Amino acid sequence: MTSDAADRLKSLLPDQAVARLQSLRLADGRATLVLDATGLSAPARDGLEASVKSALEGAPGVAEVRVAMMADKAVQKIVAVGSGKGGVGKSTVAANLAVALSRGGRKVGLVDADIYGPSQARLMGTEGQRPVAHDNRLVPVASQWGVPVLSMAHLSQPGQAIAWRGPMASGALTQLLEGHWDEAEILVVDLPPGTGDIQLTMLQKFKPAGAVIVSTPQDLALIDATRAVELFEKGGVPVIGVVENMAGYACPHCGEVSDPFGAGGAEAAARSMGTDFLGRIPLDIAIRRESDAGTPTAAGEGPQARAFADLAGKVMGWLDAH
Ligand SMILES: Nc1ncnc2c1ncn2[C@@H]1O[C@H](COP(=O)(O)OP(=O)(O)OP(=O)(O)O)[C@@H](O)[C@H]1O
Repeated sequence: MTSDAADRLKSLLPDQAVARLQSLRLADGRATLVLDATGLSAPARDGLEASVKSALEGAPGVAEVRVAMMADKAVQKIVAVGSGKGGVGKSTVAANLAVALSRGGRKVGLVDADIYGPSQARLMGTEGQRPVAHDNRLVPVASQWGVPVLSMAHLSQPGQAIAWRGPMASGALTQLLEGHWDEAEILVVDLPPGTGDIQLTMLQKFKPAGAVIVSTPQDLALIDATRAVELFEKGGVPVIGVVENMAGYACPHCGEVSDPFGAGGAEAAARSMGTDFLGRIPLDIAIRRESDAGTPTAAGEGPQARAFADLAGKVMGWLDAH
């Protein structure tokens, strides 16, 4: 196509289309336009397309008009899942949050940054699978639950202890986070417990959109959770809220939840820290059994799956608003 022909067609377009024009080709009577649709609602896109078609259809030399809208490239949001201390169920919550977000219609990836004690391969039922590298970047391992995952457990031999030193650990974290995650709108990152090197690398290098802090109801765990909240806030990462895990005991026979450690501690602690309370997940033997079997509770039905769905709903609401 001569530039004259292009200019002639361009001069027929409405201003709004010219402003968004990426390319315009005319070949064999077919005009093909690519437009940048960033920020447009679906009706606005339809309106733009219709205005381009009506402007060019019937123009000399044009038998057909094709309009392609460039998909908006969604900004990927990282949700870090942290805890002040180990063993509070942070990995369990991270896996189930990822699955519940995916059931909520989001494209989700899961990174196991707990490189000292990786457990996501087991939780997601992807043990024994090895990620391949493409262009020097790791390709996430697909799981049955619609959430691809990358964990150091996929790269090391089962049972092999990994004695990472600081810089190596940060390098490993970087490899996992710089995998092929282009498809994921939300990347859930399961951090190691506490406030060490990995957490700092995560804050400085990958800037999570927000953090979810997992705590058990006991006072000591809540004091540690307060430290985790402070770490994120000092690092400029907003805390989405606190999840209380192993909150009360769900009777395996009748499902009734009782509160051997009292109730409401985490909610009160979250309030005193000025953060939101995201809900309670009871101590339920089924959660433990399903986690060990690699079938996340959030992928099933029942009250605990609904508890994870509620958590995911709050996280989605927060992400959409921020
Ligand atoms: N709500 C729950 N009900 C029953 N068991 C649970 C619950 N949450 C976690 N668990 C179990 O508690 C154990 C510790 O959970 P998990 O590994 O998720 O904790 P963590 O905080 O990630 O620990 P770590 O510090 O080792 O990374 C696991 O055996 C898990 O199955």
